[in-house]
Amino acid sequence: MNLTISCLQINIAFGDPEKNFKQVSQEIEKTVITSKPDIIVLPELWTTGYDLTRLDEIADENGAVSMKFLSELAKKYSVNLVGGSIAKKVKENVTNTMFTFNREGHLIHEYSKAHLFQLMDEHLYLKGGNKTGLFTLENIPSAGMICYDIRFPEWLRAHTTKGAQVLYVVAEWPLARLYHWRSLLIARAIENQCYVVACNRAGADLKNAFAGHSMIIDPWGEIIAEGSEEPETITAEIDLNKVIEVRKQIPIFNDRRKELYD
Ligand SMILES: NC(=O)CCC(=O)C(=O)O
Repeated sequence: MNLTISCLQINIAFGDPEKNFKQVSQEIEKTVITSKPDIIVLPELWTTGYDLTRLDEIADENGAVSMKFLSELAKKYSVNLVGGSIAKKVKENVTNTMFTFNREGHLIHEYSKAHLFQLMDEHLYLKGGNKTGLFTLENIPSAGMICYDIRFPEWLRAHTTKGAQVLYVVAEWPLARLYHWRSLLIARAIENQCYVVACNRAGADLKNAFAGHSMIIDPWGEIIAEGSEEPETITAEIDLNKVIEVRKQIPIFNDRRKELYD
C-alpha cells in the first residue's frame, strides 16, 4: 500500500492563535491542491508557539476550537490530518496534545507529550501525558510522538513492538541541535524498521531559531524527503511493503532478547 504524506513546515506566529489558524487553513488548502496527499502533518504547538507564560489566556479550553477546526478541514478536503499539537487546557492543567482526524473528520486519536522538555520550561507550565501514541490510520498501525519524546528510544520501541509501522513526530526543534534532530530520527527509523514522518517548524521566537528540516525517512533509514530551514511543505510517497521487506531481511523483532533487558 502506498500513501502520499505532506508535512507543513510553517513559521508559527508567537502567541497568536488567530493568525496561526488562518495560516494553517491556507496551507492545507494549498497542499491539497498541489500535492493531493492522503495525510497532512502539522508541527508541535502550532496554535501558540512556545508562549508558555500566556497559556492561561491562549491555551485551547478542552481543545475544542482546534478539534473543530481540524475536523472541518479534514472533512472538507477528505484528507487525514495528524494535527501537530496544541496547548490543551483542562481545568487547571495544560497538556501538549496531538489530535489525529481521518478523512471523514472523525477524531481517531489523542496523544499528549509524555516527556516534558525542561530546557524550554515545559515542566513549569505543562503536564505530561501517560497514554499510548498508537493509532490506526488508513488501516496502517501508526503512532504519534512529540519532539523531545524521540530522545527516549524505549518509548518509541514500545509502540513498534505493538505494531506501529509509521511514527509521526511533530516538533519545535531548535536549530542549535539540528545534528541531534537528524541523527535521532534516522536512528529511530533504522532501529524500528519503520517509516518516520517528522514535521518541524521553521522561523524563530524570542529564545530560539528553529531548525526546519522536516524529514520523511524510510525503514532502511534513507531520507526520502527533507526540508530546508525555511518555511515550506515537503511531500513523499511511502510504500508500506518496504516495512515488511526490511523486517524480513533483518528480523530484529524476532531476534530481540527481552530477558536481557530491564
Ligand atoms: N520542543 C521540544 O521538545 C524540543 C526538544 C529539543 O530541542 C531537544 O533537544 O530534545
